[in-house]
Amino acid sequence: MTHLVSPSILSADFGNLQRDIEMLNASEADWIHVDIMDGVFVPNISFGFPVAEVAKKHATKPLDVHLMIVEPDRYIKRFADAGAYGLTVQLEACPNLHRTVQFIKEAGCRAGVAINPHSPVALLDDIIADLDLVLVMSVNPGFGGQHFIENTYKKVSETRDLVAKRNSKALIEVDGGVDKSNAGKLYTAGANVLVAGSSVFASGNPSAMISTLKHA
Ligand SMILES: O=C(CO)[C@H](O)[C@H](O)COP(=O)(O)O
Repeated sequence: MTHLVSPSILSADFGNLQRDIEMLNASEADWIHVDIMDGVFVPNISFGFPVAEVAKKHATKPLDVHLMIVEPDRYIKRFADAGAYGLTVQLEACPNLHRTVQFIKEAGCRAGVAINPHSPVALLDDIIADLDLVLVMSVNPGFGGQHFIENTYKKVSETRDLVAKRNSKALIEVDGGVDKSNAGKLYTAGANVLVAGSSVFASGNPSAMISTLKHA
């Protein structure tokens, strides 16, 4: 089973973003997670095209870009041009999700769909075969440093079952409050990719924490 770690630069030091990205380049991180928040879909604003472009300039790892925004179709091409490897949209923000997923693929990116803590996994039934990634949110999106929601384990194993049932190739990613206390259990439940911000950047030794999460 693939175990990937995608550290979230939401918790990086923006006075030293290049240094933090170079640390991630040298670490066992597989991807670099970039959170885009619009202040409408979520009650916070973060990053934009310039930050994605700076991240791309310095990163040697693929950029795993999560769009917590309304009307993502309007910006898919620009984030693809800014260097996104994967683009993940929120199911709750996409009334025409199938079309949005096709737009992401046409833009040359891997297509992901995120579901909020209240959204049932069953809503992915008719789209999961088209996806490269499902992101199970383990906090309500909008902020780093929140507490992990325990119901996530059940949702991850339901997603694993749905992936198998629909013969999907989608990876299962978890984001929010991920740390060394829940990483192993998440992998056991079926997660392949862990996103972690606070637990990595506040650990005192981010590189070692990335290894701990990867081998949990
Ligand atoms: O963006 C988030 C929520 O919207 C995430 O929680 C963030 O990517 C990771 O932060 P942390 O590990 O501190 O929960």
